[in-house]
This record gives sequence, C-alpha cells and structure tokens, in this order.
Amino acid sequence: MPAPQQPIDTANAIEIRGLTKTYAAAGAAPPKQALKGLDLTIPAGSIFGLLGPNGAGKSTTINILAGLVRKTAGKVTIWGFDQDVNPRQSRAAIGVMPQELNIDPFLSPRASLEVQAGLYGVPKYERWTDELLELVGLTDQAESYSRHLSGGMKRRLLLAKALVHRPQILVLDEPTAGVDIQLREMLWRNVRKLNQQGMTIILTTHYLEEAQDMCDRIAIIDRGELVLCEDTATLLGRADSKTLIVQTAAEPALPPLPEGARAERRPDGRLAISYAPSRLSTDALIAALHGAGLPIRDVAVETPDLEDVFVQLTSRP
Ligand SMILES: Nc1ncnc2c1ncn2[C@@H]1O[C@H](COP(=O)(O)OP(=O)(O)OP(=O)(O)O)[C@@H](O)[C@H]1O
Repeated sequence: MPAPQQPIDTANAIEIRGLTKTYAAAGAAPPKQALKGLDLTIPAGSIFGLLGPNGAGKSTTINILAGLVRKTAGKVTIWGFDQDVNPRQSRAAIGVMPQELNIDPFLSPRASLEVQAGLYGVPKYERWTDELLELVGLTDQAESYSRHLSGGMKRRLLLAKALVHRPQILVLDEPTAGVDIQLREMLWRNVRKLNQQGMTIILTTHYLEEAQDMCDRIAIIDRGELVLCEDTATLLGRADSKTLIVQTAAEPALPPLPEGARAERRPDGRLAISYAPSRLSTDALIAALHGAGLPIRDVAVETPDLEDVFVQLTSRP
C-alpha cells in the first residue's frame, strides 16, 4: 500500500472530480447511473448545502464520501487525502450523521460513544465522551439503554457519534427531517458553534429555508449532474424577479403598468406587482405608479427565496 501522505491542499475540505456511480442491476431493475461525472469543490470552513430533488444523487455522494458506497469512477479527495490512496486518513477527516437511526439498542449513549471512539482508534486520553454528551444534551440519559431514548434523543446521539474522532468535516444527511423545533434549534446552535471552531459542515436538506439560513455556499445537483455551485447570496440573486407590495389609501382600479410588470390584488387588499429587476428598476416602477395617480400609502419589496430559485433551476420539462 502506498505510504500515507500529508494533506496537500486543505483550502478545500473536499474535492470531487468526475465522480460516477452506477448501481448494478438487481432482479428486474436495470443498472442505474446515479452520478454522471460529478465535479464538486467544498471550501474548508464553509457550511455547504448539497441540494437537489429526490433521486438527484445526494445520498449516493454522501455515502461515497463516508466510505459506505464504492464509486464506479472518479477521484475523491478529503482534507487533502485521496480516498483511494489514503483511505484511513480520508475517513478520519470526516464524520457523518446519517439519516437512519442506526443505534445499538442495548448500549447506553455513553457506551455507544466509547465503542465508536474505539472503532476510530481514538485513545482513551483523547476521548471527549462527557463533553459530547453535554453538547447534545444527553448527560442525564448517558447510562440509559438507547432503546429507551426518544427519536429526537437518538438523533442527538447520532450527532455525538459523528463527532467522537473530532473530524475536520461534519456531514449531516437530512438532519432535521421530522424533528421537533427544540431539536432543530439545538442542532443548528451546535452546527454554528462547531463551524465557528473551524469545522467544515456539509448539509443535505429538503427544507430550503434552512439551507438559505445556514449555508454560505450551495450546490444543486439533479439527475446525477451538477446544476450549479455558488455562494448563497449569488444564487439568490439569480432569480430575476421581485414583487412590489403596495398598500393604497383606497382600492382604486389597477393602474396602467410599465411593460413587463404584472399586478394582482391580494386578499388583504394590497397590490402585488411582479417585475424583472434586470429590465425595470424598483424606482422606475414606483415613479410610474405615482405618475398614474395611484394613492400609495406604503410599499415593500419581496425578494425571491431559495425555493423560487431551486424550482426555476430544477423544474423538469
Ligand atoms: N442501492 C441502490 N441500488 C440501485 N439504485 C439506487 C440505489 N441507491 C440509490 N439508487 C438510485 O440512484 C439514484 C440517486 O439516489 P440517491 O439516493 O443518491 O438520491 P438523493 O438525491 O439522495 O434522493 P432523496 O432526496 O430522495 O434521498 C436514484 O434514482 C435511486 O433510485
């Protein structure tokens, strides 16, 4: 086996080049190409969102990173270590909180964490079991059977398990699917804290609002291919649409509008005028409304959110 190497370039936590995965045919099902030459770069220190519609290939990508699924072709570099050349080092750099609640029901949270630390070869003096239990709020349940934990507590334990070997990169696969608000807040508080301490976070979620709030960079994949990878702010700027909400003193007839603007009256009586900011500025629109004699009492501008952009980019013909 080649000698382990030192990380070469840790400006990027992860580099994926030409990643391909074809699942073998099973029974009547034909082979399935889940990833078709994916290229992805995840900067160190970021909170990175990996988004895509169902079946896009997110879990396949994450499972390849975690070493749970074998890629068909391509190159994966984790914290500077080529997965094929230095599998141990690349695995040590990453911790994964999976979707499934795969916890040994007969172990206590403390024992689960100790076993996990053993699997990663973390020496006893480097373990931080008590701190981890505290971090995820399981100190009081530390010695209970895991099978007695609630679903939310099991998820907390999964997060702690992902962290036992102090990875540089933490992957969260749909961490908030079906969890209550309290757990969600605990999770995001911890994620921000870990990120501030330098940990790179990779996140898949179906809650686009969460991705918009949490991630500083987002990749969208669809049908096994990269659609785009951008800073969240740039991505949000892509949807060339805004809505001017106008509250009028009375309820006059709809005024004539500049070309490209469309108005509708909302149930609360306000006018919602949508327009493309690349073709019509907000100032020009308001001036036109004034010019038409509209008795404006108040205005607000609604900007598109990630959901709008996502739908625009992944809607299928
Ligand atoms: N073990 C498998 N055997 C065969 N096909 C698979 C296997 N796992 C996934 N696939 C297929 O590969 C494609 C990508 O699946 P994947 O689970 O990676 O997508 P995803 O983006 O995570 O989707 P979701 O949001 O629904 O979890 C899908 O068409 C899926 O049916």
